[in-house]
Amino acid sequence: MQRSSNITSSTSIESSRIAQPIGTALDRFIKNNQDQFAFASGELSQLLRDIALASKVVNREVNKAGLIDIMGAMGSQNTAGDDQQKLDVLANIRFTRALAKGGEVCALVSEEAESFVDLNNDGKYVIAIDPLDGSSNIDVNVSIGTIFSVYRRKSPVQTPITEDDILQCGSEQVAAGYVLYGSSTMLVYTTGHGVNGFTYEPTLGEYFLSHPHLQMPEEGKIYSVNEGSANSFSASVTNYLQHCKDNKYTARYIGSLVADFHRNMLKGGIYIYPATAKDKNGKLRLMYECNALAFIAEQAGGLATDGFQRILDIKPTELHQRTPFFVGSKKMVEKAMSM
Ligand SMILES: O=P(O)(O)OC[C@H]1O[C@](O)(COP(=O)(O)O)[C@@H](O)[C@@H]1O
Ligand SMILES: [Mg+2]
Ligand SMILES: [Mg+2]
Repeated sequence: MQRSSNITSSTSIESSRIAQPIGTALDRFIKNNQDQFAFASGELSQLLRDIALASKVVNREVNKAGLIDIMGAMGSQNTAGDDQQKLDVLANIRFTRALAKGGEVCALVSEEAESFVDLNNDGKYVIAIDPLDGSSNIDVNVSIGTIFSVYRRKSPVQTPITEDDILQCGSEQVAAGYVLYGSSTMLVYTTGHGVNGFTYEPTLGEYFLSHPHLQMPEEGKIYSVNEGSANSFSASVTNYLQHCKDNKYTARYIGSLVADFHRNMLKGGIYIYPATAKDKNGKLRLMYECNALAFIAEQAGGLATDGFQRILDIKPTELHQRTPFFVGSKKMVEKAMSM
């Protein structure tokens, strides 16, 4: 990585116009901040509510995964060649159904579907989603998640979906977020006006504001990388990891991208999934894993690159394309870039 770290986050962070007290219900928060949406006609608000609703159903399944027959593999593979877990498929059905019923989404790009799915022809939004992130951790009761990106369609409603509607740069996201099914369940999202986190209260069946205006510490001491493939890391990634060890940073790797990202956002840290001999472009998918987390990272004061350029500037050419991913605290990503 010869290029110096001249990557900056170009978004001016304008936090939610109306400061909302901790404990504000998600519905009220969305309503009170609706005017910050570019097209404040309630559709994006409804879409966010539809995602929240589907996540509550998935959360219920996740919480009792050991008791009901949703553990284990489905016996099928997704486009990436990964063995689909039953919960991957179930989560995909739940989100697809909720977004189809909601009526706001015209097309859905999902990790679990080879091509995009047409939903509502008069929908104005396109969604890219990783319905269940961290599949290898489902059966071992470790935190898993859901990741989503929201784009505005380019073609007029009631006309066929075009490639331009689907293959949009991450910088064109109008909203992005993730759900973390962990010791508690959280929904974290941005609409370009800062990042807010909501914790799910299962007895009331509602999300409440628990982490307003999330800011990622500029510097941290945690690095997250699967060193199992370290033999095929580039010299610069290897040098950066040595820098982390020389400085006695803490290695933390859950193996669920959402969970590793969330921890690093709260505590300060860097997550790296570089190119390896096995995965020349890394493992993670640009459209439904990296773009959403890159938007959130930048909105929280962090950075996200592929080692050379800002993730949000990458123009996708394929639905399931992969990219190396360096995301986290600003100074740590800059350091990794400068190696
Ligand atoms: O096992 P590896 O190679 O470290 O990969 C772990 C990474 O793969 C993922 O599980 C990929 O996501 P999916 O589970 O949605 O396919 C990430 O959550 C995680 O960070
Ligand atoms: Mg994933
Ligand atoms: Mg997944």
